[in-house]
Amino acid sequence: MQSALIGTIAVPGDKSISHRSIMFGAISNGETVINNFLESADCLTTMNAFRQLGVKIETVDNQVHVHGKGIDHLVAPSEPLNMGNSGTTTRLISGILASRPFETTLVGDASLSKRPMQRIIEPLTQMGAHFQSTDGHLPLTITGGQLTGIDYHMPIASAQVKSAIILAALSANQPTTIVEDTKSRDHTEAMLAQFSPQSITVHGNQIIIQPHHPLVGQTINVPGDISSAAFFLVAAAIIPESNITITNVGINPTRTGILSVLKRAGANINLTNQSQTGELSADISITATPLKPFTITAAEIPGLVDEVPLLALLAARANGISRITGAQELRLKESDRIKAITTEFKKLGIAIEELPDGFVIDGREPWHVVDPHLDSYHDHRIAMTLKIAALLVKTPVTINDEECINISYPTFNTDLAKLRS
Ligand SMILES: O=C(O)C1=C[C@@H](OP(=O)(O)O)[C@@H](O)[C@H](O)C1
Ligand SMILES: C=C(OP(=O)(O)O)C(=O)O
Repeated sequence: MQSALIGTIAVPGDKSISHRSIMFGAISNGETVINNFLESADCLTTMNAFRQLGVKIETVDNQVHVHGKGIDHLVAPSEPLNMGNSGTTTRLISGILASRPFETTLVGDASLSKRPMQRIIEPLTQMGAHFQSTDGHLPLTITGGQLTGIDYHMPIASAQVKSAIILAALSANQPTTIVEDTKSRDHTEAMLAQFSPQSITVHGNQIIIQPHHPLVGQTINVPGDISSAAFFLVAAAIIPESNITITNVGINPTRTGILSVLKRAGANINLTNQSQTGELSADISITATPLKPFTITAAEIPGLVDEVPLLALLAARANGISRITGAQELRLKESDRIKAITTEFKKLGIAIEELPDGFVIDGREPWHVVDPHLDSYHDHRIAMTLKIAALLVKTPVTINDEECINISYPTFNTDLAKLRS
């Protein structure tokens, strides 16, 4: 059984903001300098794709320099662009390619090739782009065209779909309006407002994009990724006597659902040193306390979508029955995360019941290892959640393909080791 987690660490840069900083840099005029860029497999996929589209991008002294010449200077790639495992790269780059006067084919790994792309094909086709795909899946061939602005009511809460439309809308012949029922992460809107304030207005859940204003290169300071910090926040909440601080974590309000749930569960959390050198960030401290059960429903899911596996783990240590619903999008991520968590938690003897859109978990049941061979499903967030869960069992367990952690958090194991007393 793990002893308490103690100490202070910084987690690497935010994945969503790192992807977007390369993309905005690539379609702007002038140099964009990125501090604290996340060098994980997914963000390197974005960097390589824009190099293949003719953009000069170099890393000098830990800073990434993107030499943008404007969207019109992107060139047709000489071979298909490999999107690897990255849904964010695939969906956002499609928005940029939708207006380019050439053909591009996007390919990806086995997991990405199963993920739905119809959600971007549909609005981008409405705007005037042409797509060829097998049943809405990769490989996807995009032929860009002259785009028209649209009024789009988002049928699902998805920052990736919203961002694809925003990026396409910058090259349309008239303004585009997007309305969301539930607000998803708004890093694209924030970054566009920095690169080109005239291009965007936001009123609550309505976004209006005005096309053809210039985008000018910027300096981007990427805060630590709250979705990476979340692994240690939950670990410290559930491992008795833990007391940790994670510095410089991004606390954009569209991403902090995890903090609200931790507080509801009775965790002792404090935010200090708030700063805004880019997006809002803070140091987050947490100490272990007895935990109460909690409920999460659909409206809260977009603000914590990548943290749901971890919140299932939190529930498995809370003193009662917790319910998470409205999370059906999790079945469409790198793996079916609802099935993956249910199956693997049962191997640890956790009292978890699978729902079509979430779980019911009784944290009062003692855990007992039924099967020590855990499966990551090649999904980074499942692998890291299971690594944290494994800290709480005495029997040694194995997790297959732990290396998939490199997709979002290559230094996860060294950061965890720093907190182990
Ligand atoms: O826009 C983004 O950077 C992301 C949006 C979310 O996906 P959806 O847009 O599919 O909800 C999230 O799960 C993903 O990890 C990153
Ligand atoms: C879903 C995720 O990423 P993406 O959609 O970019 O593959 C994730 O990081 O959990």
